[in-house]
Amino acid sequence: MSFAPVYLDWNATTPLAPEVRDAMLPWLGAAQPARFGNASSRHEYGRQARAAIDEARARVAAAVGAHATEVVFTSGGSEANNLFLKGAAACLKPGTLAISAIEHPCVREPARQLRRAGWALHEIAVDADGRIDVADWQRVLEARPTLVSVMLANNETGVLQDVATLAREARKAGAWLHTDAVQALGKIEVDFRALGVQAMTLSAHKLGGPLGAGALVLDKRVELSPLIAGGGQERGLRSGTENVAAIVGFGLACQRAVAHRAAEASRLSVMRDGIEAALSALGAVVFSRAAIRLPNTVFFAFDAIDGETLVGKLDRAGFACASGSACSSAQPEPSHTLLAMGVDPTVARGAVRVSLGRDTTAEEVERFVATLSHVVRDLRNLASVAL
Ligand SMILES: Cc1ncc(COP(=O)(O)O)c(C=O)c1O
Repeated sequence: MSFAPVYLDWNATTPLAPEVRDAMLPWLGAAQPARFGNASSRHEYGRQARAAIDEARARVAAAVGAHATEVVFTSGGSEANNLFLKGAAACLKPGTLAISAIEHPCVREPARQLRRAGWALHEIAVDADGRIDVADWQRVLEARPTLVSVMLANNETGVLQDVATLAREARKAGAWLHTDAVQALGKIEVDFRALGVQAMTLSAHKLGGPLGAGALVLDKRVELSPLIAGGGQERGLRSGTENVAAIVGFGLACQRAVAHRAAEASRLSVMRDGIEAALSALGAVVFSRAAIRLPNTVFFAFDAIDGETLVGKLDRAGFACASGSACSSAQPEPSHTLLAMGVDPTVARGAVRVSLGRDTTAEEVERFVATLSHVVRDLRNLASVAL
């Protein structure tokens, strides 16, 4: 029998929830009655596909307190972020775009592309705990931005931003505010209306849904130019024959995640606090500890222990965690989120992220903490022998 490591990387992706998989199977032809159809076809097959998409759209909308007509299905969070930024910019004269300094690369990179196309780009500073810096935010508002994008929850630190206040102030200054809520949905309450944002990004695979499905929730007053033009699906904002199986899975995943959210949040935060207490006892620094954060995320570093090395050792000991480095280059770069928080690059190179989820048990967390203390002790011993 093969040995399955303990999965502690739920912010990277989540396993497909069994009910979600079951709902998708007929649309993959893998369960009876098998279903298929192009939702644009006018016959019964098409109508069934359309009805399945409509139901999923209503579920996604209900999960975030939006209207079904405000949900635009995409291939995931990256596409939704690109669609908002580039799509809105294409309908406006180049002006000022402000994004927080800790956004996911799928916000930062399109923002940089827009800068090359003539937009002024302001990266809003964060404080030492990873919260938007109030003074820099005021400076941004004075620069009269047209577009602002600030994530609701950070994927590395788990820090939550007060997006409702930012959206209100941005609106008064004449800007549209978009929020990337990919890491927030299913972990904290997410309400499109209460947040008062004009656009919000969601992704299915972070909440027990399939990879390759997501949505941009969009206020109808915001004009966007599509990234993909063609048959005019999704209100003309995202052409292409809909991926019915993935959309069905996404809809159900949203419904489930919201139904279990409150209970899961208290269960996970108890385990998270236990890990943090153990980390402190071992002398680790826990990033953003003073900020309001997601209940499932711990981001930490040990002095003089490289994050990649620690993650490698934990992997061999049967625990799957993430290092805080961007591995897109041969030489891993320290996390831009930590650097924006003013963390010393040598400390940032030690960063490791543990993120918990639906299947995480207290027993796994206990074993993790015990293994971590052994691994850290061994690495410290090795370092002292080398001196
Ligand atoms: C905050 C955040 N935004 C966007 C994305 C991208 O979503 P997707 O993987 O669906 O493209 C991720 C995924 O890592 C994320 O953590």
